[in-house]
Amino acid sequence: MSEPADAPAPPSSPFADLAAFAALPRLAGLALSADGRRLAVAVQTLDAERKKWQSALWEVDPGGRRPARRLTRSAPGESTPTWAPDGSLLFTSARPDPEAGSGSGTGAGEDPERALWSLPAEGGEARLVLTHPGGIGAVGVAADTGEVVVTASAMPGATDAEADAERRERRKQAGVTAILHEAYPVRHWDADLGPATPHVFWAGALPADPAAGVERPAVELRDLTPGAVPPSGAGDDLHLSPDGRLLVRVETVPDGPAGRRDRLLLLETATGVSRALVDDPLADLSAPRFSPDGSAVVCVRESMSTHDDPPDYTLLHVDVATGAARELTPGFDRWPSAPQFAADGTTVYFLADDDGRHALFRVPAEGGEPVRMTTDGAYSDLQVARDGSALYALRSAYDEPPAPVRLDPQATGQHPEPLPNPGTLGRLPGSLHEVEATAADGTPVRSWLVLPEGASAEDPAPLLLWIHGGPLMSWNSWSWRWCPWVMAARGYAVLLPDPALSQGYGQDFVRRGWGAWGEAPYTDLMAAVDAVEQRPDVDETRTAAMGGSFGGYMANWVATQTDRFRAIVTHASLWDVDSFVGTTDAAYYWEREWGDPLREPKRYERNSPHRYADAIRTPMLVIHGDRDYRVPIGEALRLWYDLQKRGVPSRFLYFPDENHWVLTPGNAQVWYETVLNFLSEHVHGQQWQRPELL
Ligand SMILES: CC(=O)N[C@@H](C)C(=O)N[C@@H](C)C(=O)O
Repeated sequence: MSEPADAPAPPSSPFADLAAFAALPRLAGLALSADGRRLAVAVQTLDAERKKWQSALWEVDPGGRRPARRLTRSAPGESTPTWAPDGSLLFTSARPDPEAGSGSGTGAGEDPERALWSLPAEGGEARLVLTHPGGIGAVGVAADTGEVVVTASAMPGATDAEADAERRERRKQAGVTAILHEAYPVRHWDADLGPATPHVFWAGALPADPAAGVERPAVELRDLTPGAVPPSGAGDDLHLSPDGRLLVRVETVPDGPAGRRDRLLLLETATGVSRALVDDPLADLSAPRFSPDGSAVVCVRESMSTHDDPPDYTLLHVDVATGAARELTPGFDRWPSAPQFAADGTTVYFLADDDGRHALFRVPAEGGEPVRMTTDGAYSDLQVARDGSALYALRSAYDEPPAPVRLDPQATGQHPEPLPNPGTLGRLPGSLHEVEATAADGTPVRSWLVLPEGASAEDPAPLLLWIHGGPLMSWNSWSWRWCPWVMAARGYAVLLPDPALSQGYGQDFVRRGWGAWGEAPYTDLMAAVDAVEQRPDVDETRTAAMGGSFGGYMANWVATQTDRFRAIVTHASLWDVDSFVGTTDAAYYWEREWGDPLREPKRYERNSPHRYADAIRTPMLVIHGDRDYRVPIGEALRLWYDLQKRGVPSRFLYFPDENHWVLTPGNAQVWYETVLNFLSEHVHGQQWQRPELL
């Protein structure tokens, strides 16, 4: 937690200047080399034109001594760092191939597709390793042999890259972009499913660099999933056994007429023969990882939710030879994710939301009581040193963006030392506090509270309630998209509560809000607001509420239930739950909870904000991206019409080419600018200022 600041934010604070905020480096994707001596991390910064975020790979010294140094540089950027056992660093990039004189993708004069590149262990120039007309997606490397498997999208019926490129070209020449679907679903997040489908390709051992003047041997890709058809293509959740003989991956299979579920498939890489490893009609399986000796797989089992019950998560230990699975974390009242074996295979590490943190845990591979290893913060990208000497991860918190850290593989109560970080941040314009309220039924509701510098009884800060999405999530890690420090730099206190349905407080806490979004989740939020409004450093007369996705649903619901806020910002929000469920990219996921609207309309009738539109008095800012397939644009269009029709003071910030998020620096800045101007107008009573570029 940051110390309360004693001086106002310096004018140079990047949180007070949206252009400077957009320029702060953002870390993602950590990878440890096989010998444990090198760490690579992807760092996003603005490109030269400041029009997009560009990812480059940096090296971080696991010993913490040498400063971080940049490894790659190109306009299209580099990501997905993966070390091969020989110390070379594999990555994907859509950079042009300097040796070919044209793009590394589909043909001369076209933008290259994302290809696989390799940076030699001793440094020097990266070389292009392999391409596919559909671009390279995920990359897996066998820890002992260095053999490589990749995913790439292939056109139906194309048996090789040449045929694939030809099919793409024919559509292009004919001006055809249409997709004919024969099964549900048809979209995912912001992507159309089909006509190309992700396949898994075996690349095997990569050839060494040829001698000068000798032509580089081409890498032959062998399709391990020739039958893949939309929408059940190969996902990116794939992992090779250390000897490269087996691949474990997630396969999406039909579940009822328009449903899908995920199972685990084991595939022999030499023959392409596959068998189901875990196929559970009552659960989705994900995140498979082999044990160091390849004899077992650990994975996450998510039980399928029903009308009465939310999902529950546990870890499975699966014997590769027999497929026998046993629960590793029975009775553990948290949702484990991202499991990995320790170097000696006797322990499994995993991550889980816990009480406003995303903590690191360990459990014996034999099963037993999980032990929490970290105190504060949210961890991701866990890397296990193969000699068992250390763990590495990216760690963030609400007051610290992701940064690389080293952890002790055994210790509990850890506050890991940060490693040299290419993205160090200056001082924050305020302080972070943890607060607790009590709901009407006596349940504790905890929140993070960001206070701006100078907030005091003499000068209390206006309050902004931020509601998280999901809804099965928790406010526990740094967010560039929902950064409370941008608001704090303008003097707002920001309340980030975890109401009913949030993660990290046990199954009963989720159950309290299941199928009743307008009840406990709403009243918990109001209890959290009531409690902080008692504070002398918070001004209870100047408040606003906002949220995105489920948080947008709740912002809309709040608008229909109370006039206590001066303004409401609703981003990518659900307005008519019935129409949302039918048009989102995975209707079956939501129907498990909400039911078929024709047969079971009650939950929709009770909880859908649009039914209470007449009650809205609060000015609203509606924000939505047209490429949002998770919460389709129809929700915002109807909300906007309903507000306008009723004369509710409102504005609509529409992004024709953004998706569920806001991914370009320019749009992200006008997002913050519009929200801040809207808040200034209604919370502070200032004259509305239309952002200059809008
Ligand atoms: C499949 C699915 O919808 N998953 C949820 C995590 C999700 O995306 N929820 C949206 C609506 C949100 O972020 O709130």
